[in-house]
Amino acid sequence: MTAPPTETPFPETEEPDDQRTAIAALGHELRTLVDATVTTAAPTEILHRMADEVRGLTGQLTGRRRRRAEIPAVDEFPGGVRMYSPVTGLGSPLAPPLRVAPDGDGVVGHCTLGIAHEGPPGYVHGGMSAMLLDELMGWACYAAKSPAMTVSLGMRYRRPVPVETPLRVHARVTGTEDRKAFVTGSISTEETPSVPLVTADAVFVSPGPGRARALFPST
Ligand SMILES: CCCCCCCC(=O)SCCNC(=O)CCNC(=O)[C@H](O)C(C)(C)COP(=O)(O)OP(=O)(O)OC[C@H]1O[C@@H](n2cnc3c(N)ncnc32)[C@H](O)[C@@H]1OP(=O)(O)O
Repeated sequence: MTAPPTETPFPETEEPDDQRTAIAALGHELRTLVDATVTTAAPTEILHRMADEVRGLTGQLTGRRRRRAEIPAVDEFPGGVRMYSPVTGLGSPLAPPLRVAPDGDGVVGHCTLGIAHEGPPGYVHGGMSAMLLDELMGWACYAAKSPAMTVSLGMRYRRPVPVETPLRVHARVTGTEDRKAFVTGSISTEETPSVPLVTADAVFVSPGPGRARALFPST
């Protein structure tokens, strides 16, 4: 008989830092697997065998967070580590992951996108660029002490963003008005940071206390 799934992914006795290290190691291997999957020229027989083996591995990941909007024990929300963020999360197979740091009056992010994030051949999908900028503009709001959510995001795609090329993403808050923050952002290559390939303008709104409690009951 199969044992019932455990309710939490990690026993509570495990140290968060040890959990984060393990989560990041698995995330790294999964990202490598995703990259190999979308670039492979392996024969169908190997692909079928891999699908069986991956199904077996997935079955070992028992347990599931209990409810929607539950914040994982390894995370610090708001404004801290998000292990499974699709943009910055070291544990996410979807994340580049973007590494974020303060930069003058804003924030800077560094990452390299792979073939899994391709739109036009050789170039990044426009939705990925929007996701990088949206996330980093959120970090800029947090850094400016106005944690907030995107209510509008305008993108301008000036030049295609190359895949497999180190990128630099920048964002900063340009102004605030009550609960609103006005934010700009850009993506360039690390090699030519002065040439923006994509720029964005966004409005972020900080939810009022009642709305915040309703949206994020775990905080
Ligand atoms: C640290 C890393 C974080 C990464 C986060 C990445 C960013 C994200 O992806 S966030 C996810 C995407 N965004 C969302 O899901 C937000 C959905 N929107 C909402 O839930 C709500 O609009 C919410 C909670 C933000 C604000 O609701 P609420 O508190 O009721 O505010 P509300 O009264 O409607 O609006 C406040 C002000 O903003 C203004 N506003 C609302 N929408 C817009 C808009 N699209 N453009 C301009 N202004 C707007 C309103 O006019 C109002 O202004 P004023 O007070 O002058 O009339």
